[in-house]
Amino acid sequence: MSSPTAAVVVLAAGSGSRVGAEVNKVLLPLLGVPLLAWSVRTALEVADVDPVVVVCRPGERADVGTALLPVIGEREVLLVEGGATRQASEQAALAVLAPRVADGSVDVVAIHDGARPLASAELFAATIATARRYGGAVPTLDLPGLLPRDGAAAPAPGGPGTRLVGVQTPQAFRAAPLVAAYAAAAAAGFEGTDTAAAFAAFAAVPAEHEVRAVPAGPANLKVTFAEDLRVAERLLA
Ligand SMILES: Nc1ccn([C@@H]2O[C@H](COP(=O)(O)OP(=O)(O)OP(=O)(O)O)[C@@H](O)[C@H]2O)c(=O)n1
Ligand SMILES: C[C@](O)(CO)[C@H](O)COP(=O)(O)O
Repeated sequence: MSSPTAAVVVLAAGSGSRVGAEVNKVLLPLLGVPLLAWSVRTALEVADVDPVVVVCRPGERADVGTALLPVIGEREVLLVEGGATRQASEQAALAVLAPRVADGSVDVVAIHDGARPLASAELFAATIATARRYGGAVPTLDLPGLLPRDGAAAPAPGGPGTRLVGVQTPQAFRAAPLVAAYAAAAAAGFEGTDTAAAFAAFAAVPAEHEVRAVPAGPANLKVTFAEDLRVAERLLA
C-alpha cells in the first residue's frame, strides 16, 4: 500500500459580508486571480497533499468551479457544499473524507480559510508534518504590545508582559481523531471559533495528541474587510 497522504480542506462557504462586496469575497479577483484560487494552488504544490477539498456555498458551486479551473492539475480537487456556519462547513468536508481516513489512505487533514490567500507552501508543509509527528498544529503570530479589549482602558487579561498570539490557518490534525472529534462536536451541537477549538473540546484522548504552535508571519492575513484586499494585493505583487 502507498504512503498515506494529507488532505487539505479549503473553506469558501462563508458570505464575506464584512468585505461589503456584491459577491462572496473568495470569488473577488486578487491581481486578476480569484482570491480562493491562490491558496488552492499553493496547497496543490505541497508534496504529499491529496486530495484538496474545497467547501463552497450551494448556490456558488458553478462559480467556484470556474474560479478554480486555472489551478487544477493532476491532483484531485473535490467540491463539497458547506453549511450555515464554519463548523458545519468543516463537518461537510470531513464527512466526505471519512472513508479515506477509515481505510488509512489519508492520515492528516489540514483545514484552511479560503479567505487567507497568502498561506505559503512551507506553512502548509510545516503544519502537516507537525500534525503527523505530534498530533496537531496551529500557525500562530506573536502580537506585540498591550491589547486592551475594545474601548477598555486596562490591558488584556494577564497584564503587561503577557505574550499574546493570533491564531491562523492552515490548522492540521491527525485525521482519525479529528473526524471522531467533529462527529462528537456535531452530536453536541458545538460551534467553535476554529478547528483547534473543536479538537481541544472533543478529541477522545487529548493527551495522545499534542497540538503545537507553528510560527507564522503577518503576511498570512485573512481577508476580512475591504482594506485587506488592497493589503493582500500589495503583498502578492
Ligand atoms: N458557513 C461558513 C462560514 C465561513 N466559512 C469560511 O471560513 C473562512 C473564515 O470565515 P470568515 O471570513 O470569518 O467568514 P465569512 O462568512 O466569509 O465572512 P463574514 O463573517 O464577513 O460574513 C472563510 O474562508 C469562509 O469562506 C465557511 O466555509 N462556511
Ligand atoms: C480560524 C480563524 O482564521 C482564526 O483566525 C477564523 O476564521 C477567524 O475568523 P474571525 O471570526 O474573523 O476572527
